[in-house]
Parts: sequence; structure tokens; C-alpha cells
Amino acid sequence: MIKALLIAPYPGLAETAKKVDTPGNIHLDVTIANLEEGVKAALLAETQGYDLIISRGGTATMIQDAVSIPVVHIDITGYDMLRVFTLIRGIKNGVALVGFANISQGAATICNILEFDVKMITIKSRDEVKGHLERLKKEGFTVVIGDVITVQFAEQVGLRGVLITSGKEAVTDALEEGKRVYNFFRRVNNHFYHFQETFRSLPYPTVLLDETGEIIEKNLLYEQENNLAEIIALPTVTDICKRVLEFESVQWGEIEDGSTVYEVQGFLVNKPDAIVGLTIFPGIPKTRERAIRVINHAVHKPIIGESDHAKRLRSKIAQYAKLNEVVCIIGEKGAGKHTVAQEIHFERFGQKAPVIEIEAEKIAEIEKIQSKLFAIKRGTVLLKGVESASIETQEMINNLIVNLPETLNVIVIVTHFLDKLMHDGLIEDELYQLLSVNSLHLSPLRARKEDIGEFVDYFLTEFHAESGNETVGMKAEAVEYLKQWEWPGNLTQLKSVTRELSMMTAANYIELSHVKELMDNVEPMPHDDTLRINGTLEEMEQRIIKQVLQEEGNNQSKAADRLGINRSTLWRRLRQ
Ligand SMILES: Nc1ncnc2c1ncn2[C@@H]1O[C@H](COP(=O)(O)OP(=O)(O)OP(=O)(O)O)[C@@H](O)[C@H]1O
Repeated sequence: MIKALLIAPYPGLAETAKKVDTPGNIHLDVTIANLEEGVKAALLAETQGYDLIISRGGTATMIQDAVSIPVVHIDITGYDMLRVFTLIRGIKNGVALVGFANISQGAATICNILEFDVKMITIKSRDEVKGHLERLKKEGFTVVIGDVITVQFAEQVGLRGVLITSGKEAVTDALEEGKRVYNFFRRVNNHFYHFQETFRSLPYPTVLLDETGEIIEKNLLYEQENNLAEIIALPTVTDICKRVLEFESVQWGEIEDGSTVYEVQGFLVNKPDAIVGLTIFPGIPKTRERAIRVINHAVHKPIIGESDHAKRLRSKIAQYAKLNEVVCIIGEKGAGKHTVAQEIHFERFGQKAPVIEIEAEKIAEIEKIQSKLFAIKRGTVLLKGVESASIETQEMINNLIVNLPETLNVIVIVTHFLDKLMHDGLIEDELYQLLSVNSLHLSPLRARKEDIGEFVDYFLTEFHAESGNETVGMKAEAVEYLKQWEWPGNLTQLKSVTRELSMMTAANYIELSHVKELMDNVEPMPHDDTLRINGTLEEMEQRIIKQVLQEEGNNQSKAADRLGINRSTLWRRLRQ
């Protein structure tokens, strides 16, 4: 049963309403109240559990702005017009009609048909009524037809006001319309309610933010976690929101809060109103090994060098960026695999989609990885360390790759030729087949020494931007001297040596003497993994430590980590 209240701006309407047969599923109460009084009655009705308000003219419009239940207008019908014109048919001159377009347009047609001479004035707001009536009075009009407000003002300015009353047909129509509107409203409300309940119970803390970053909706889990408000206020989150609006797509970000890392997904809710949704995934301790990381902000990295290798690399990158197939990048440690992968990604997606790095060895539950990738939908999946994962994990990885949506491009990074991995039983058959199709081998730096000079210059410009260092170049003979080494740590090693040299140099150019000073302490290391079994155990240990240190760009923490010892032990053994 629909509980409806008809608020009649004039007593006659209440009487008419009582005479109308109300449809069976409407319980109709009637009250008389005009304009502000009508609004008060409607607000009260809302608190009393009424489902629907029916009213007329300006009163209905004012009520509609004040309540949140549906309001139906009793329209002025052709019958109502006919009735009023018949009433005044004896008055030949000085009649005007002042009303909103819905009244004046219909009235004009009827007057034309009946050949009545009535001046029509269409108003857009009730504030205009009084001015018009005063002018009509001056012009000699005596009778004015209109709605309740027109009649009230007519009496004030000294005109005869004739109300266009609503007949039974209009009230019946309004009741029918009321049923329709109410049912529609209920359906929409139910939908809204279901969505709101779903939103409230989403399994992760989720909020909707407006363009100023204010929270306009939050779900239950967000309310329960008390530290999330601080996370939402962080600049990284503001950046995610900006990116969502700019690219109109899902964006991901990681937020470090003390010792915890949170992953945040931003999604577009409403572009014109700049409303963005954010889901915060459970925080994990920073120290825990993570198999998957989402990296936004890919940047363009120039592929440096004029060697044949560098030229071939640039053209391969352009070619692979257009392909929608798995690409395998092969290269020694530090040879530039990540840089090339990032450049392929950048050429394909720019900054519109993330790079999703997956470390194969750390995969514990492949299903979790899969569902996350499906949620991210678009971007580059960068798989690392597959050759160190178990054959079972590799089978799962192969399965995962072949079933990914086309919008996710896969790049796999390995450190040895695929054939060698196959020969050593380190790669699963199907994965081997898959990776062999589009593979890209990065030469080690020792095989492209002609590029060393350009790399040194490039790294120096990077340090300028980083630390305001003033070294602008390296003398040619110094560059030549660097070419004697085999660079087992490849570009990572060259970069760290260049950094060290630039720090040693107070002048603008790195001189041969600087290079000699630094490099003559560095033993030219073999680039392969073969261990030279000569000397005492201690000497061999020293050599290993030095090689690892060199490969890790003289970073003691990294070297200690790799060797499974702590930094002080490493330091002690070096000094023995
Ligand atoms: N084409 C290039 N232009 C400029 N810098 C480069 C280029 N290639 C690599 N580098 C720099 O050399 C270093 C090593 O590169 P990158 O991390 O891509 O190598 P990698 O082979 O992926 O290393 P790892 O084997 O350690 O994962 C980085 O500091 C990178 O910025």
C-alpha cells in the first residue's frame, strides 16, 4: 500500500480530491496548505512515513526541493482550462493570463480555438508575478487568470483573480502518475540499497573521494581500521587519484607506512564530478619477501650507444613494443635487462599502465598472482628469475602466461641463454618453447666496449641531476683505460665506478690518473663463473668476496646479502 498525502494549495482542490476514486493500492490523505505551509506539511509527512506527496503549482515545486520522497504535480489539463474560460466567457475585454509555460501555452491554443481575446504572459519565476500584475492594472486589465499565487497577488494589486482549478481528471491522472513514480522510485531505491550494502561489505577497506580528496563514502572495513585516514592523506594517494582521472583507468600504488607496505588500487567512479574510489589491500611487513610489485611511473630511458649492438637493440625494442607476444630478454647481471624491458613497456603504454614485477622464486600461491593480474587488467608483466624457480612453479607460470588477457603483455628476464638453461635442466619444456619465439640477447659490456665512453657521459649527467656534481666528462685516455677491464658486473658496475670517479674528481674532467688510482686496485676478474682454484682457502675467499663486491658495484650491503654474511663479517674478511 502506498501511503500518499495530497497537499492542496486551495480548499477546492481538497474537496475535489475527496470525490475521486482512489486506486486500491493507494492510501490517500488530504490536507490544505499553500507554499511555505505546504513545505512544512510535507516535511512532517516524510517523518510520518508517507511514501509520496501530491501537490500543485508553486507549492509542489517548493515541496520537491525540500523532501527526499517523490513529489507528483497535479497538472493543469485542457478540461481545467475549458472550465475557467467558460466561467469568464461573459467578459469580453481586459482579461490576462499570468502563469508558467505549462499553463500559458495550452491556454493560448484554447483561446485561439474559442476566439477569446486573452493576453498571455509567461513567467519563469513566481517573483515576476507581482510586477506583471501591476503593469496589467495600469494598462486597464481587470481580470487575471492563473494559479494560486497569481490570484493572491491579483487581490493585492486590485485585480480580480480567477483561479484555474483542477478537476477530478487532473487528480486522477496525478494518482496514476504517483503510482508509476513511486514504483520506479522504489526500484531505484532498492538498487541503490543493494549497491550500498555491497559497497559497505567489500572485503577490503574502500573509500570514495571527491575532487578535493574528501571522503564521501567509506565501507565498514575502512571504518574499523583506524590508521587508514593517514594513509589516504599521503601525497602518493593524491598522485594515484590524479592518475586515475588523467588516464581514466585503474591505477596502482604502494604506500610505506613505517614498517608496513600497503597496496592501493584507484579506480574511476565519476569523471565529470572527479570522484575516485580507492581500495587499500592488507598491509604486509616491509621485510617479507614479496613475489609481486606494481610499479607505476615508467619513464623513457634512452638506449645508449653507437655500437652495432646498441643499434640492433633500439630497433628490436621498437619491433617488440608493437608485438602482442611474450618477449624474453637474456643478459648477464647488470647488462640492462630491466632498462630494456621498461623501454618496451614505455613504448607500448607510456605511463598509462603499470609494470607488474613478479619474482618467480618467491611465488607461493599462483592463484593470488593470477587474480591480482586479472584485477589490474592492463600493463606489462615482468617475470624475473624463472630459471631459479622449481620446474613445478615454471609449469604454473607457463600456464599463467598463456591464459592472461591480451591487454597484459609479458616480458621474461633470464640471465643465461635459453639453450644453456635447457641443457642444464633449469627450464621447463613448454616455457622454453614459449620464450624461444621472441628472444632478445643483451651483449655483456665486455663485448661492446666501444659504448663505454657514451655510457660514462650518460651516467655523469644522471649524477648531475641527482647530486649537483660538477664533473662534466672523462678524458679520452681515461675512457680507453677503462676498456681494459672485463666488467663482470656490466653496466651496474660501470655506473658505480663512474660515480666513484666523479666523487674523487674536484676538476671538471675525470683524468687518467683518477682512473688509474681507482682501477689499479681492482683485479681484472674473469667474467665467467669459473673459480680459480689456486692459493690458500683464505685467498680464494678474498677473491670471491672481491668479485661479488665488484659485481654489486662496491655496495657492501648487497654483497654481504648475496654471500649470506653480515656486513661486518665481510669487512673483517676483506681486511684479513
Ligand atoms: N641503455 C641504458 N641507458 C642508460 N642506463 C642504462 C641503460 N641500460 C642500463 N642502464 C643502467 O645500468 C644499470 C643496470 O641496468 P639494469 O638494471 O637494467 O640491468 P639488469 O640487467 O636488469 O640488472 P640485474 O641483472 O642486476 O637485474 C642501471 O642503473 C641502469 O640505469
